[in-house]
Amino acid sequence: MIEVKDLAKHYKIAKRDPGLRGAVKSLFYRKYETKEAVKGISLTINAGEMVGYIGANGAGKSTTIKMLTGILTPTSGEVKVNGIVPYENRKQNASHIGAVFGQRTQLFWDIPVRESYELLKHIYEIPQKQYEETLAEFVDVLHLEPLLGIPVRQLSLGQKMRCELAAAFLHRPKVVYLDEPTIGLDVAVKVRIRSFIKQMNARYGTTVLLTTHDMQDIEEICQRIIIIDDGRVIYDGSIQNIKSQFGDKRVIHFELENSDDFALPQELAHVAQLMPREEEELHKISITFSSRDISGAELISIIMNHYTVADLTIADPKIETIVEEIYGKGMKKEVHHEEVH
Ligand SMILES: Nc1ncnc2c1ncn2[C@@H]1O[C@H](COP(=O)(O)OP(=O)(O)OP(=O)(O)O)[C@@H](O)[C@H]1O
Repeated sequence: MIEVKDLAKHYKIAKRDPGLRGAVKSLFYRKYETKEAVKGISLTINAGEMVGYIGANGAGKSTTIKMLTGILTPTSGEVKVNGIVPYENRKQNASHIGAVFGQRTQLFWDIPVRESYELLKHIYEIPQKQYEETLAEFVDVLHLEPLLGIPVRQLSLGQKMRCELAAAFLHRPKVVYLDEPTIGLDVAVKVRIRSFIKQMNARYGTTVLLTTHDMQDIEEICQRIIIIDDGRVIYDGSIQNIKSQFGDKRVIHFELENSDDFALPQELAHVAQLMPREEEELHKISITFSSRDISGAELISIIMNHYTVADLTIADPKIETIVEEIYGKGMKKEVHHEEVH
């Protein structure tokens, strides 16, 4: 469905010397600098997959998505979406893709939402019956009824995003690109949006490429994630795999009885770390360790040999922690691939 090979995008940025002199100088001749935003990305996404495309700020996510949607022309490499080269056949490409770009709207600002949908119906030449059925379904799942008569500019962020999503899926596109669809929304709206996306995928087999900084979105929607860093793919595989590959960090929280002066026992000195404690709750301690170095059971037994433990909880590794670690660590130069098909 989506085939990308050695894709690169270099931006040419005009450079100017500082001050008035620089401004005047730049009128006569310009210096340019090249920013390599995407440095040779290859990936294949099959029909019906829901893939999380993640990376730190500035990693090159939006630039990739802009090339997939045909907004930007690559500097080099190949892109094919449903057999079409997006930037060469923008119109044809548009008929089978949908997109939501975080803060931007594709709805018409000053007219009621329902009329925006009517316009999209004409633009995409959606048959009347299909349009009515699809809209009725979306109104139901996304609770749009009270919003249909209101102009977009009067909607709250969450209301607007629900309307945006409906617009992106209205013509039953084969592929939908979602760039930060839940940014700034409250939990209830996030839940509704996630469930809508999953429903669309189950019902119409829509392929979804999702960019988000919200790892909960990823865990709930995607089976596969692609992590990019500095314009390159550094991981492509299942969430399960990343957890087992990198998620060996564990945390155990202990509540000690009558003990405010905890010190990490000697046996644990090289395999575990004590996390900073709250001044007023010194009896509550959290210890992090890697399951490669020591098992949770061993660690607990060592602590219990030295202290009286009133309570303990073992925390699961969170995908947030793992991904943060991957962004932050020197993993950047390594490529971790896993076969998922
Ligand atoms: N139009 C542009 N001209 C010049 N440089 C750009 C342009 N757009 C993006 N860049 C640069 O390219 C790099 C990648 O940007 P991009 O927007 O693709 O990142 P991103 O992964 O989507 O980040 P974020 O999570 O912040 O949205 C950044 O260093 C950015 O400053």
